[in-house]
Amino acid sequence: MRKELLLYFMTKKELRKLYKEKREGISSRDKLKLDDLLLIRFQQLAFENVHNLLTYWPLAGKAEPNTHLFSGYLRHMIPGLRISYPVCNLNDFSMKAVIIDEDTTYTTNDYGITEPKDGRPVAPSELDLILVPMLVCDQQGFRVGYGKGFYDRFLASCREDVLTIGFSYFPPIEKIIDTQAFDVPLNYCITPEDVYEF
Ligand SMILES: Nc1nc2c(c(=O)[nH]1)N(C=O)[C@@H](CNc1ccc(C(=O)N[C@@H](CCC(=O)O)C(=O)O)cc1)CN2
Ligand SMILES: Nc1ncnc2c1ncn2[C@@H]1O[C@H](COP(=O)(O)OP(=O)(O)OP(=O)(O)O)[C@@H](O)[C@H]1O
Repeated sequence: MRKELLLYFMTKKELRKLYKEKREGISSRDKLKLDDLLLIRFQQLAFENVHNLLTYWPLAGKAEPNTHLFSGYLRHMIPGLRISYPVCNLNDFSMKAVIIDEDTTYTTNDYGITEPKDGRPVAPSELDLILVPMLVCDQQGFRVGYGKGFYDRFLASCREDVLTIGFSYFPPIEKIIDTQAFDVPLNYCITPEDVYEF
C-alpha cells in the first residue's frame, strides 16, 4: 500500500509521532524559506475587527513555525493590537492568555516554552484571533497538537466567532479517525503552498 494511503487510517497519537519526526527533519535552511512562505500566505488574509491576538512562542528545538513573523506583521498592520501569550498551568492543563508589551519579562516553563513572567490576563471572550499550535490537521480542520488538550480546553471558553488559524509545513490529511466531542476545528490552516478554509 502506498504510504499516503496509510495516513488515512491513522490516530492522533500515530499522527503526532509521525508529524513530529517529519517536522524536526526539516533543515534549518529550508525552514527559513518555508516560514517566509507561511508569512506570504498569512498576508493574503484580511484581518477585520482584530484587536486582541493570542499567539504563542515557538518551541526551540521542535521546529515550530516562526510565529514572531506573523505577530510582527499584525502588529504593523493593526495599530493598538493587544498581543497575548499562553501561560500554562501544568497541573490541570489549563492556560490563560497574558498580555505582553515592551516591558514584559519572560521565563521558561517546564516544557521549555517561553512565557510572560507577569502581566494582566485577557478574558478568553475578548480574543478575536488565536494562532493555534499544531502538527497536522485534517480536511475538516480538526487538529493534532501535543496531546495535552491545552487548546481544546481553552477554545471551549472563547467566543464562537473567534478566528483560529494553524500553521503547518504539511497539507491537511483526509481524516483524523479519532476526533472527539471536545475537539474544536480550526477556521484556517496555512501551509507554504495554500490557505485552507474550513
Ligand atoms: N510553542 C507552543 N506553545 C504552547 C503549545 C505548543 O504546542 N507550542 N501548547 C499546546 O498545547 C501549550 C503547551 N503544551 C505542550 C504540551 C506538551 C509539550 C511537550 O513537549 N510534551 C513532551 C513531553 C514533555 C514532558 O512531559 O516533559 C512530549 O509530548 O514529548 C509541549 C507543550 C501552550 N503553549
Ligand atoms: N474541553 C476539554 N475539557 C476537558 N478535557 C479536555 C478538553 N479538551 C481536551 N481534553 C483532554 O485533553 C486530552 C488531549 O486532547 P487531544 O489529544 O485532542 O490534544 P491536542 O489537541 O493534540 O493537544 P493541544 O490542545 O494541547 O494542542 C484528551 O485526552 C482530553 O481528555
